[in-house]
Amino acid sequence: MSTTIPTIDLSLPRLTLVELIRTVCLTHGFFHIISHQFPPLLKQEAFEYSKRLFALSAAEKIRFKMSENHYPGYEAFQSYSLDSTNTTADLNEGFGMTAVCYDDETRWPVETAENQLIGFKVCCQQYHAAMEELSKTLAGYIAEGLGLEEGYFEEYFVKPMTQVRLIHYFQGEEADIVDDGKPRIGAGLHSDWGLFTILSQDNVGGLEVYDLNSESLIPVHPLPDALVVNSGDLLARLTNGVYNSSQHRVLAPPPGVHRYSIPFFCQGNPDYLVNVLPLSKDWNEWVQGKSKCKEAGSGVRKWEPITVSAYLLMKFQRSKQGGKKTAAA
Ligand SMILES: O=C(O)CCC(=O)C(=O)O
Ligand SMILES: [Fe+2]
Repeated sequence: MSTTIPTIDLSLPRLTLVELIRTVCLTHGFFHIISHQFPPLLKQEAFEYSKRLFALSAAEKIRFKMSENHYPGYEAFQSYSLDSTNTTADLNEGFGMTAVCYDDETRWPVETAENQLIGFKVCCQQYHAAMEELSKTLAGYIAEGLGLEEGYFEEYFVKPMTQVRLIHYFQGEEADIVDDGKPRIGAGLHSDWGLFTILSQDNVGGLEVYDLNSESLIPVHPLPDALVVNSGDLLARLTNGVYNSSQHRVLAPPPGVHRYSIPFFCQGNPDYLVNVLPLSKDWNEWVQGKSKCKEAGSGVRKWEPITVSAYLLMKFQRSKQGGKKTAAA
């Protein structure tokens, strides 16, 4: 039984990588990647800006609060719960942005020497662009693992709706912390909506993923220089549920400790039709007996085709009904 997620070295031979990635997609779809192309200094810089951004006073942060649930903008502490069954809101605050929001002058913090945010927006834009490049590389491995051409997802990446979110987890003001013996939740149990997510996390820990083999939550221990990748709902839909859309959550750090993370959500072209892929006979044979999904190879369709934008809108509306207000997961 695995006690944590696998680490996949992207410098391994391509065929090995493709095989490793597709195998992990059948169980929980979570893996670390190392030897990736993402610049380490850019990651470090983004975390430094994120700390300075969240260190601003509440009154300053509210000035660039997101409007009408549209990124870019600040999402206040405890403004939603990713698990609609939770009675308390998630213990985090965030700042979200989409691939198309950099021309928008509003809802970005004013960058001054005093708040040490000069260069913040440029850093976010570079981070976003570098993640988008990496996500195309990963999509190529995933496509090949499905028996398709490396460039199969090219259309998905035309004007994609990718998102980056800076997140700051903490328990809140000391006076507000109640110890009822229950785990404090930084982000409630959920799956992400896109093809997959690429996450940078600091060294605090708290991320957990539901593993289908052991039927339990397993920790995603921080690994320096690694990025965490997890499969999302659209990948599950494209494979008729054979690839798992990972359920995961974040435990809040202990009182007085602060955790920072930066997920990149690989949400594609709004008009891209999400339908069961033309999967080869070889692939269908390969999954037989390996997948936990009863529809695997049976030809029984689990979901009707839907465009990326319609799917995201549906999830967003449902999440609002359930009390979850973010477009992120
Ligand atoms: O912060 C993390 O480690 C994960 C965040 C997450 O799952 C999300 O925002 O969808
Ligand atoms: Fe998530």
